[in-house]
Amino acid sequence: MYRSELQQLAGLPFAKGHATGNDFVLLADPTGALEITAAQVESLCHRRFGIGGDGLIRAVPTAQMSGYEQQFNENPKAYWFMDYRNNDGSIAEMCGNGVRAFVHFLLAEGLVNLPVGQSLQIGSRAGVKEVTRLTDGYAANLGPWGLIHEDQAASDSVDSMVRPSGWEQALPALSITMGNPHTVVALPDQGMLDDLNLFIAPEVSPAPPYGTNVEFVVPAEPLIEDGTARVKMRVFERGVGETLSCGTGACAAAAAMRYWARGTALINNWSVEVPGGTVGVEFLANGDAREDTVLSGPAELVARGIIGRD
Ligand SMILES: N[C@H](CCC[C@H](N)C(=O)O)C(=O)O
Repeated sequence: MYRSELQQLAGLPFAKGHATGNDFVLLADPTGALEITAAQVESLCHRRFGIGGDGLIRAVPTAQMSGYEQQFNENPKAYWFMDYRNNDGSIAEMCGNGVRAFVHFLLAEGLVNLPVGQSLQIGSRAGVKEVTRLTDGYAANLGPWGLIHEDQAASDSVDSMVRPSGWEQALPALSITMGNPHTVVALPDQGMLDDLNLFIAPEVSPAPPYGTNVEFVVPAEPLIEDGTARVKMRVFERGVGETLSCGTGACAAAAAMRYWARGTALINNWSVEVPGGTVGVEFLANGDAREDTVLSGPAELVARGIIGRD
């Protein structure tokens, strides 16, 4: 494995980029001709035998994205589609860091023109997202967060238990959707967060039918600064393992902390510190109960190359 998959893609240009250390192999597919298999993704993203990445992102016209053409018919501004894959080759509905790196890639490739302060729409498996170019990064409106088990809305707002590797005790968690599934555990202090062994997947019960990304979050000191709530997070990503950052995970962690504190004055601006940097999460009250969630932070390309040069 690996070598033959890479040879199948020989000659294909790629870029390598990241957003707060969540890194991706990025491919432009302007005619929608590329059929990237799970094995090819795994080979490209392999940290030793391939280029390396937490995931692979293919830029393809939404009109050519099989099964999602309707998204373009309904939103003709969403010309480009972010085809996101985890590094094990599995598909994820959304990638918050990825969509920011994706727009940066489209700009760098000259595939879009996006002056600072302007926004563009991107097709994705979780629907059309709007990304705004900032002076120092991008803000992606990922749409509304939601409780995966709506029946938990009124009760103790715990719907699963998470047992980190090496722990006897399981911890209460809340399942949040950002288009992709997340399970959030609040820990009391930084020491417990630092000591977590995330080389091995935490056990989640009941086992989520489509897997889940597990976030562990603690309040920063002080929790509130200039009207912004500050938390620190580590994540074990579905289909990847521990990553340095997870954008949808940061949104889910902030949403869970905000939900647990729902009896007090709701904070709309959050800062989430992850091992790879810090991202902003803002909740936009859009009139109904499910506020949109805007993820902001840097994104950059670090290299370009050609696959499979023997
Ligand atoms: N790193 C991504 C999330 C990928 C989620 C993926 N691991 C899944 O299976 O949902 C982010 O920045 O949102």
